[in-house]
Amino acid sequence: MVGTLASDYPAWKKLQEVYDNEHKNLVLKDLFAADPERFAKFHREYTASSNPANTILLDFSKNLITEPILATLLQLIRESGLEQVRDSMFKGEHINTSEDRAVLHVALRSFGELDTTEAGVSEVLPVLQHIREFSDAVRSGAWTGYTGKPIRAIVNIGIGGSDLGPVMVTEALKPYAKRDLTPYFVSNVDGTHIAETVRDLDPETTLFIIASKTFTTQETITNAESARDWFLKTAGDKKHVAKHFVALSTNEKAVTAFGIAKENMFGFWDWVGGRYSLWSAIGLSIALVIGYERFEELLKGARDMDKHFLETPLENNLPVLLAAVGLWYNDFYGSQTLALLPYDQYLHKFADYFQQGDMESNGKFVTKAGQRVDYQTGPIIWGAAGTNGQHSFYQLVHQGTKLIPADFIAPTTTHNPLRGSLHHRILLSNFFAQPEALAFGKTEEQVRKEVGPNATEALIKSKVFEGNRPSNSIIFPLLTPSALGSLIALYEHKIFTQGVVWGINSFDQMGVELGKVLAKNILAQLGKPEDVVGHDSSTTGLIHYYQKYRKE
Ligand SMILES: O=P(O)(O)OC[C@H]1O[C@@H](O)[C@@H](O)[C@@H](O)[C@@H]1O
Repeated sequence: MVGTLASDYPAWKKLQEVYDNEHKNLVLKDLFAADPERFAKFHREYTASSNPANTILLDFSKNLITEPILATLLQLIRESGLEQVRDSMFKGEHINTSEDRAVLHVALRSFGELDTTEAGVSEVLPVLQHIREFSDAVRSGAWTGYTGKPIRAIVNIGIGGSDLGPVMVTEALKPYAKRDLTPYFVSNVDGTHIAETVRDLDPETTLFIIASKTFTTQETITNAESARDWFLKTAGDKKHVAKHFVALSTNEKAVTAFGIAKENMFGFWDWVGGRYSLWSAIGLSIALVIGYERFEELLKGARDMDKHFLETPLENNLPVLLAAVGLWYNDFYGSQTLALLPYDQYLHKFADYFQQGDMESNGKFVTKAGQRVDYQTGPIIWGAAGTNGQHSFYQLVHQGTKLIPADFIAPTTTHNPLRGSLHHRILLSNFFAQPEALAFGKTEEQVRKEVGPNATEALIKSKVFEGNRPSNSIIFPLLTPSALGSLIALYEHKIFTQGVVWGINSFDQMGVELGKVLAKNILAQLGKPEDVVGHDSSTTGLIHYYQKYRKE
C-alpha cells in the first residue's frame, strides 16, 4: 500500500522472526530427505494460453523455504496490495506517480484487448501495421537504397532501453533471422563504436534506425549525426537520407528537426518505459531481422504471460513465486545480487538486458511516498551463458563467502543438434548438475574418502562444498519467439511485484540524470583554454592529466 514501508507489514515482521529463529535449520539436504514430494510441491508449470507448445516449468524446490515460509512470503506480497496495483497497471492508471504516467507496455502486446482509454493505446495496432509493412518491404527488397540496391545491413543507433532489448532478442532469435540482412547495434558515444561498426558497411545498402524514446539522448544523437555524415560522404545529396534513415521515438518534433521525415518515423508513447519498450516501435530491428510474423509471436508470448500474471492465484503465479523467493534472500538473508545463468548461447545477452530491466526499475532508496526505505531494494543483476560461467566465476558461487541466488534457464531442445545433440546433452548435464552441487555440496567425509589418508587437513578443508546454496531452475521446450516473449514478461512482472512490495516507483529513473548534467558541464569546460573550475581536487586533477596527455 502506498505510504507503508515494507518492513511495517505484519508478514514482513513474521518473516523476520522466522528468519531469526529458523534460518539455521533450513538445510536443503535435510528438507529434501524429509520430503520425497518436495519437487512436486515446489514446482509449477505454465502453458501459454494461445500456444500450448509454449510451456515453462519453474522448479523453485532448491530454495531455502518451507511451505509456511512460502505462504508468509505470498502473504507479504498480498499485504503490499500487489493484486490491486497490478490491476491498476493493466487499467492504465498512472502508477508511475513521479512522472504522472501510466505504465502500459502490456498494451503493446494486448492486440487491442486491453480496456484502457489512455491516449495512444488505440494507435498501437496502426503502428504495428506500419512495422509490418516496412519490415516486409525491406526484407522483400521492395524498399531499396538510393541506388536501387536492397538493404543488407541495419544499424540500430540507440542506448539503454533503445538498444538492450533489440540486441538481446535478435541474438536470442537468430535461428529465425533472415541471414542476408545483418543487424548491427551502436550505443556507446565512444566514436570507436560507430567507427568500427560502419567501417566495412556499404552506404548504398545500409539502413540506419535512430532509436530514442526522447530523441534527446546525447549518445544517440551524436552517433546519429556521425552516421548521417558517414552516409552523405558517399551519397552526397541529403534527399537520399529518406531511404536510409528511420526513427523510433515519442518526439516527432525532434525527429523531423534531425531531418527524418514523419512518414519514416515509428511512434510510441510516454507510457512505454525505455526498459520495457522492445514490444513497441523500438522492436523494429527485431521485426526486420526475424520478420513481422515472428515478432508478433514474441508479443503474443508476452501477452500469454500477462494473462497468467493477471489471472493466476498467487501460489501458482510464476512471476509472483520468483519475486517471493527473491525477496527472501534479498531482504532477510542479505544477499546483494541475483545471477541469471542461461544455458543457451542464444541467450548470452539475457543478463545484460535485465541489468537495466531490474536495476533501473528497482535500484531506488525512496518509496513512492518519499520515505527512505530501511531495507534492501533492487538486487544487482549479473550473469553469463552456461557453461562459460563455470570456468569463470562459479568458484565464488560454490565456495565463496557470499550467498548468490541464481536462476538457471535452459531449453530442453537445441536449434543446433550437432552430433545427435551431443553438445546439448553435455550442456544440459551441466544445467542439471550445477544447482545440485550448489544445493547439496560435498561433505568432509566424502572428501576424505576421495583424497585418501595422505592428504593434509588444509587440502581436505579446501575441497569441501558446504552446499545449501539456493537456485531456481527454469526449463522450457525450445527457444522460440513465443517462449522468449513469455520468459521476458515473466521477469518483467517479477520486477514489478518486488517493486510493489518495496513501495518504490519501478518506472521512473531519476538516478540516471545527475551524471548526465555533470558531464555536460565538464564537456563545456573541456573545450575551453582556461582552467576548469568548480570541481573537487580529484576531478580537477584527472581533467588536468587528460589535458596534459590528450593527443586528439
Ligand atoms: O530511448 P532514449 O530516450 O534515448 O533513452 C535511452 C535510455 O536513457 C537512459 O538515460 C535511461 O533514461 C533509460 O531508461 C533509457 O532507456
